[in-house]
Amino acid sequence: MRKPIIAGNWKMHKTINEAKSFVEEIKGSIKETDVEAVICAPYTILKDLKEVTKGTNIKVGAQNMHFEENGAFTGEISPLMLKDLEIDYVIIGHSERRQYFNETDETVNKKVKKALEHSIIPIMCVGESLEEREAGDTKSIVKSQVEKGLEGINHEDIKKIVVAYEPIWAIGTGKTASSEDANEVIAYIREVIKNVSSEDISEEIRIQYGGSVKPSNVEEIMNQSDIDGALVGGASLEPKDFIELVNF
Ligand SMILES: O=C[C@H](O)COP(=O)(O)O
Repeated sequence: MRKPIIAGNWKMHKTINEAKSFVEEIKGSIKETDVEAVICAPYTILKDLKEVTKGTNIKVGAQNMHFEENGAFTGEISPLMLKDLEIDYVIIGHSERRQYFNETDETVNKKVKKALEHSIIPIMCVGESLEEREAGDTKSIVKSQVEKGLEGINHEDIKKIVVAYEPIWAIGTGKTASSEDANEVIAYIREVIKNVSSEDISEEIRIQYGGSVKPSNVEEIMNQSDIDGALVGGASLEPKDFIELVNF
């Protein structure tokens, strides 16, 4: 049985005080369920978020990290630094990082390996652009991203990873892939994972959908057979919405 995981990606939003009041507001309202709730926040907030979420079932994630442990990489944050703060998750290869910060499948692969080495769970993002979808290339794009992202990772480690399928055209646009469409691509991703590892691992690994998920559509999305969670941008910024998402 795969444990559902609802992760908020705050992107470049919120100050420390805003993050603290957010947690204050949601903490009593997250049901004690089997759903894992995660907030992926900017680096500057992580330490405080860890403190204010202590004793709750809310986990904390970063939105990126470098694949080296230290070195001359001005402006970067290493896995050791995230480990210092006992960060649970890290988003790797979000489409915004691929698009604006030259993230490639190769750097994604290095980062996923490094996160696993330091026991930080990577949320590895894949997904096609609108042009790629319209050209009928969705499956070949996600296949290649998944295969390259997982290259050289042993099977036992693969099952710890969370994969997030985020069609780029659905991010922040209000357009959601239909839940059936999203489920079909996610079932296909499971098939790709089976081919690079084993059937058991592909059944165990958790795969999220991301792209304009909100309280009004989360239940339908989560009811799909192969979708185990959601990676939520905009709607994760409002305490009321976040509570509804996690208590779907
Ligand atoms: O990481 C989250 C995704 O980019 C989705 O963002 P969104 O929910 O604002 O569409």
